[in-house]
Amino acid sequence: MSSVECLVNIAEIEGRGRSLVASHPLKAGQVLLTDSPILLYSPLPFINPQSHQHHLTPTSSYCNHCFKTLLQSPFSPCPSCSLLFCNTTCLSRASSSSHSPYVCQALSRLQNSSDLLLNHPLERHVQARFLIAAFNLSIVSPPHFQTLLSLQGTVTDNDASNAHFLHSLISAVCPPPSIPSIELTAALLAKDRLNAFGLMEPFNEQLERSVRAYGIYPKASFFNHDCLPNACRFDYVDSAHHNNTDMIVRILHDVPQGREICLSYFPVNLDYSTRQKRLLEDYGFACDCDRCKVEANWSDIDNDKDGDDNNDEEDEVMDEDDEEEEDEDEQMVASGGAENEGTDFPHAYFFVTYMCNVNNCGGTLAPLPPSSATPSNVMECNVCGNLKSNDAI
Ligand SMILES: C[S@@+](CC[C@H](N)C(=O)[O-])C[C@H]1O[C@@H](n2cnc3c(N)ncnc32)[C@H](O)[C@@H]1O
Repeated sequence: MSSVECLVNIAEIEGRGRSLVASHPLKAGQVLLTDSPILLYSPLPFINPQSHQHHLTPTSSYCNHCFKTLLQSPFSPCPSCSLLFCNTTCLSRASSSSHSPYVCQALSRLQNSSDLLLNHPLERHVQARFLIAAFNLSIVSPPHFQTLLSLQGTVTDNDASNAHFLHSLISAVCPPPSIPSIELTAALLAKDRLNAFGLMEPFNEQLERSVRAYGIYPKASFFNHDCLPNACRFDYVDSAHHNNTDMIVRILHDVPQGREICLSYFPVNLDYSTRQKRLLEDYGFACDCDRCKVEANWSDIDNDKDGDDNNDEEDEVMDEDDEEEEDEDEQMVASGGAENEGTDFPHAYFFVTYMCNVNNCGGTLAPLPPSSATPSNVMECNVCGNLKSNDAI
């Protein structure tokens, strides 16, 4: 068992692979870990500005290095490709990392050859961006590239066929200095599929929430999934802080030492069959968490009672939002969940306590960090950012 951060250890759990387990008793709201991405990439398609109306060409309104919204002009364009960066500091950092001469040339060439991707789904464009970022990582930071390779990822037939196409595209249009094999390309796609997190656009009640950037977070990649998790992640991509792309994981309620800490890989309000389908298709396992065991016996109508479900908008990896917890019914009862006794929905307390009730939000509420061992009674939503007093719940 090795340690990722002093509050959790990595443990091998049969049937679940590497898992994060509490190395101490943890308190509600406590920050479990803060993780920085080893690579970030944009979710935008490649569109050749020469062959399309300018107004149809998607342009980013955020910095191409730190992904903060570009607010104050003048920004700093890359002198070679004109992609925008917040300022000269971001541009200079990017030039030796995320926007190296290889990336600059590769993105420009793919943009100009985007007709080769014309009949391919958006997912293929995004995978091409991921591969450019990953090949670049092998040049600018070999240790981080080794970390990427150490993440979980079993190649499926789909990964193999996507790798076949993307390998020939990249080899022809923008080969990296040392051309990787098709097998390595497929392995990288599998790592991306299982481990990438979406950094989300700010919540807007009227709009479907979209991904601003995808990132690989090496420590957070060890979190397994639970449909009623005991931790959730926060990101603050537009914060003024220079570590604005860091992910922060907080505990939802007290957790004893030795307990596995899990995130939900998608909003917790999805119904049973949607969750099972997504976990099987995207992550290759059938979930048998306590919630699934209960809901497996429900009829389809019953399955609608766990929320708005069917937010199929984000099929990407550890999608956007994430969520809440459960897993220790004792904990729930101790904190007021006794009203659920005798029902077939023992986790109702979880929804009442940890699910944000703002319209169209679907986020998870986690207590603010405790101050000097006193628990906070203010809950923060990891999607809309609303703060709410625990007393009001
Ligand atoms: C992001 S990784 C999590 C860490 C991974 N267990 C490892 O060994 O590196 C996602 C993969 O972990 C496994 N996994 C996650 N949650 C699981 C669960 N509840 N039951 C079984 N396997 C799970 C699946 O193989 C999934 O594709």
